[in-house]
Amino acid sequence: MLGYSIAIRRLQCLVRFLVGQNKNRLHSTMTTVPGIEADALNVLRSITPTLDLTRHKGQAGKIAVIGGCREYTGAPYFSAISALKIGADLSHVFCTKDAAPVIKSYSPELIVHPILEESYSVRDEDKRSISAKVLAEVNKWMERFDCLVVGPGLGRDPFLLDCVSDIMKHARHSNVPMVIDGDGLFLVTNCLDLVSGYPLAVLTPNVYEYRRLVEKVLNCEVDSQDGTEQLLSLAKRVGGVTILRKGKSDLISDGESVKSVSIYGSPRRCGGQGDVLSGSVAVFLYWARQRVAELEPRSNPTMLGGIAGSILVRKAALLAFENKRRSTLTGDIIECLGMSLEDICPVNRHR
Ligand SMILES: NC(=O)C1=CN([C@@H]2O[C@H](COP(=O)(O)OP(=O)(O)OC[C@H]3O[C@@H](n4cnc5c(N)ncnc54)[C@H](O)[C@@H]3O)[C@@H](O)[C@H]2O)[C@@H](O)CC1
Ligand SMILES: Nc1ncnc2c1ncn2[C@@H]1O[C@H](COP(=O)(O)OP(=O)(O)OP(=O)(O)O)[C@@H](O)[C@H]1O
Ligand SMILES: [Mg+2]
Repeated sequence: MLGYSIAIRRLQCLVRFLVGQNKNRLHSTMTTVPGIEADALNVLRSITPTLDLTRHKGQAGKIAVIGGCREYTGAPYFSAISALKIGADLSHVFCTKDAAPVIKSYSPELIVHPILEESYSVRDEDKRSISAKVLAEVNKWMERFDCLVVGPGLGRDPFLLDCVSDIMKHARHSNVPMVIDGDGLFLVTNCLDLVSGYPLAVLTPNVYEYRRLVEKVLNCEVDSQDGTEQLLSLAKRVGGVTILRKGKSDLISDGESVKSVSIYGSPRRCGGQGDVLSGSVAVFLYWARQRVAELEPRSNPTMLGGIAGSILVRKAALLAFENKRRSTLTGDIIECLGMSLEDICPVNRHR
């Protein structure tokens, strides 16, 4: 009886797998944007490092997420754990004191620094010294990081955002790449100088964040007809930062070119998927920077990182959806990151 039910379950799995394969094919042929569709699978393969026994801890990437406050503890966790699941060696989170024990309790894999402060816990006369202390704490680590992710679950407290502005200025001074998402985009939209002209910045706006950026920078409404031209102008106007506009197709531009990633994807729009993307882009951006000198033709590593992060998260979302359907949640997508990467780029067999 037991053997019979195991056989039935295996058969069901096989059928689901075959249907899934077929759907993957459908997704990859039906929805591509002609002309600007990125060769995303090959981009991902070309920048993903091989695994071998000569490498030591840290070489595959050290990522830091600046985010996590009283309201939001899920977002920084999703971003930081995604970086690890893709292949980074170390993932840090710099968050408020309230958020830290919660984030630590989700995972022992993350290194959590409870250093940020919100206005409610700081007296006016202490603000200057506390912000200097926050900056000093992050700076102790700054040189070690290969990429920062600024914004997942950061909140919008004015004192906290002032401290984060200082952190961003120092990251920029140290040439540390930054992926900016969520409340980080709220900060940057109100203070464009933080990223303007910094080629190592990647902004990852969703539909509302993109609208706010367009209104602020281009002083007009989002062009629903020719999205690519407008994205190109936006990235150019912000001084050549890379912008990954999330949507039915992801569009990525550094002001010089626009690429789209349309294949894969899932119809579930549960919260947190953008956080997964931010952690993923951070890792791929670092990997792209390491490989870029060997690649022909030479490409902008922030574009390559955006394209690779986009396709991987879309594939993981599709895989999770095939299994969980309407109940698909962000945690399910994170569980599919490793398998999706292995499907596209099997360990040590991709070059
Ligand atoms: N589990 C978690 O802790 C999560 C926290 N998140 C964090 O939550 C913070 C806020 O990000 P959100 O994306 O939720 O931002 P918002 O609070 O701006 O948007 C929340 C939702 O409100 C609606 N909305 C926003 N602007 C609108 C407009 N102009 N017109 C109509 N509807 C509008 C949209 O449905 C939007 O998805 C960020 O720090 C983000 O990282 C999210 O990443 C989701 C998951
Ligand atoms: N209509 C869509 N069809 C397919 N995939 C989509 C669609 N919209 C967004 N995505 C994908 O979902 C992921 C997250 O994008 P989304 O716009 O949901 O981010 P977000 O709103 O910032 O999420 P979060 O809840 O984490 O803040 C991206 O990888 C993007 O490619
Ligand atoms: Mg978001």
